[in-house]
Amino acid sequence: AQPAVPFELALLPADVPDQSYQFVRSPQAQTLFHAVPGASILVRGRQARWWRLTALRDIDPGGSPQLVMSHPFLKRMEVWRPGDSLGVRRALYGPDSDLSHSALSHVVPLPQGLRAGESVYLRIRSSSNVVSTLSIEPLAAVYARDGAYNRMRTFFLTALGVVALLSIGFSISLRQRGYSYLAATLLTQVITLAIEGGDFRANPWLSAIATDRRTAILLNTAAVLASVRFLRFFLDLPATQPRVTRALDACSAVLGTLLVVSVFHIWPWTSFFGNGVLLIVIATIVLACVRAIGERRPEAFILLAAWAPLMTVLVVRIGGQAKWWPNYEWLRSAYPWAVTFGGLALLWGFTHQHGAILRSAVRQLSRDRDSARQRAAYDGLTGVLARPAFEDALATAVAGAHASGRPLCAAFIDVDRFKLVNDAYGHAIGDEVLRIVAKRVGNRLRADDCLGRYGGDEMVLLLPNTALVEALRLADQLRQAIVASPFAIDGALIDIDLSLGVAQLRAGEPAVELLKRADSALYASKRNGRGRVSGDEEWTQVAS
Ligand SMILES: Nc1nc2c(ncn2[C@@H]2O[C@H](COP(=O)(O)OP(=O)(O)OP(=O)(O)O)[C@@H](O)[C@H]2O)c(=O)[nH]1
Repeated sequence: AQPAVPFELALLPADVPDQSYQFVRSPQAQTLFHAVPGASILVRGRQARWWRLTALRDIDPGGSPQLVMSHPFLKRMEVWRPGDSLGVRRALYGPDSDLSHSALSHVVPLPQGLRAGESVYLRIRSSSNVVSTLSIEPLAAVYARDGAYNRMRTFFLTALGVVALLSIGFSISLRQRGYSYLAATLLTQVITLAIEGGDFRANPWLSAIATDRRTAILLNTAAVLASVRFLRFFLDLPATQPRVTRALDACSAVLGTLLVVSVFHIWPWTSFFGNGVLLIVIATIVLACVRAIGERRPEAFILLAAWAPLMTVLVVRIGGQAKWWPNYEWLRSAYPWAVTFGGLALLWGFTHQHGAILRSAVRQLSRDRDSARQRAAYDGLTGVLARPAFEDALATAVAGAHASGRPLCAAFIDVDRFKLVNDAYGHAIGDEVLRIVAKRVGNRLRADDCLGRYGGDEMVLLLPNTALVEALRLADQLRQAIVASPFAIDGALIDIDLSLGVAQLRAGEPAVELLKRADSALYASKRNGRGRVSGDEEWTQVAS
């Protein structure tokens, strides 16, 4: 059976003084190389190291074999074949950058393939502690993987960009600055992913920024600071968990100082120290979320679920850097997944939460609107229809009567000499008189009749399906109900009488005309001595 990895790796110790091609190739150097199991490369320290790759079987030149090194960010690779005058150099950024492949790996062609036992030498320099894997693959396989990788990156960057833009939108439209911290968190991640994805390599100025150690520290620190600010806002921590807030604020102050200092100087312990603070921040965030979940706050659950994968990846990465466990290779691909998952989960959470808030606000609004309508429709003093609502009812009744040809009458009702009641007993008693008139009249109406207050002591009555003669009779009954017994209010007995004016709708007549004629009839009642009902024709007057 063929070995899974068709080559054997060996590493030359770092303290070999001579780094020339001639030396590494010499029999003396060959004895110094020590075998390394598997195909993984981890370069510790910042010096370049020579690796020897020896084919265990013939690697056929057909299919254009390529030597591939994964995770190329911050790693320079030179591949030298004995016999060549110069090695082939690869780096993600800078003059050795190879633009014919994605930033997924460094790729060097092996045009003649390799014969069993033949060696190539790799000089690798790295300022990253992420493990790389070596493989030899046909060119087509390299391109296929590049394509898949680019599609995935497009998904990550688009998703994060969209969530960041939506967060900015939330921040502006809801006037809640907290969401802009989330946008800042996601944008720093987008920039980090773009840098690691080699997106800035075509521009020398951006390349310089991308490969500067300070950039990574600044971006990572800014992301942590922004996400802490977001958490503080999203869980309303200052109000709900003041001690946790103080702890997070202290961590933020330390990280902020580190961020500013890093612009000028980076000590070897800078990232170690920063990672320590980050671990405290993560522990505090988990604590804050768990406590808030205990208080049945769904937003805390959303936040914890969204950030759990990212926090796990960060802890594993920090542990790897601190050598608590190996620097797992899956970390690099897990990171963009975790960030994107976090962004999308929070977006879903917001939509869910704002949807719930929006739905309850809409329900409240429609309740308010209904009760406002209710209040506006009825007169506050008498409880009968207020004038606008009465006019609506009148318009409907007039249209209905015109359409059906059924009779419709309107009657104006006015309390006689009401001013004297007010003057003699006071305004409050006057109010009570109006209430009693409305009540006594209202009690005698039929289901379809409709009573409204038109203003002052004047009310108006709609009598559908009623012809004038019948309406006059009804109006007189109403008047009789008022005059039958004096109003007993606060120990006083007050005699009240009404004047009424009735009119019947004529064919095609608009509502205003009907009211005008009913009003003239009322005026006739007043003119003829009050305490009576008049129709809008002379002959329809009903004397008291
Ligand atoms: N208590 C009370 N008085 C009101 C209210 N609205 C109007 N008024 C009074 O009602 C009186 C209306 O008087 P008018 O209808 O002009 O005259 P009147 O005294 O009723 O005499 P006639 O209508 O000619 O029989 C005025 O004195 C108003 O101040 C109210 O809501 N409450």
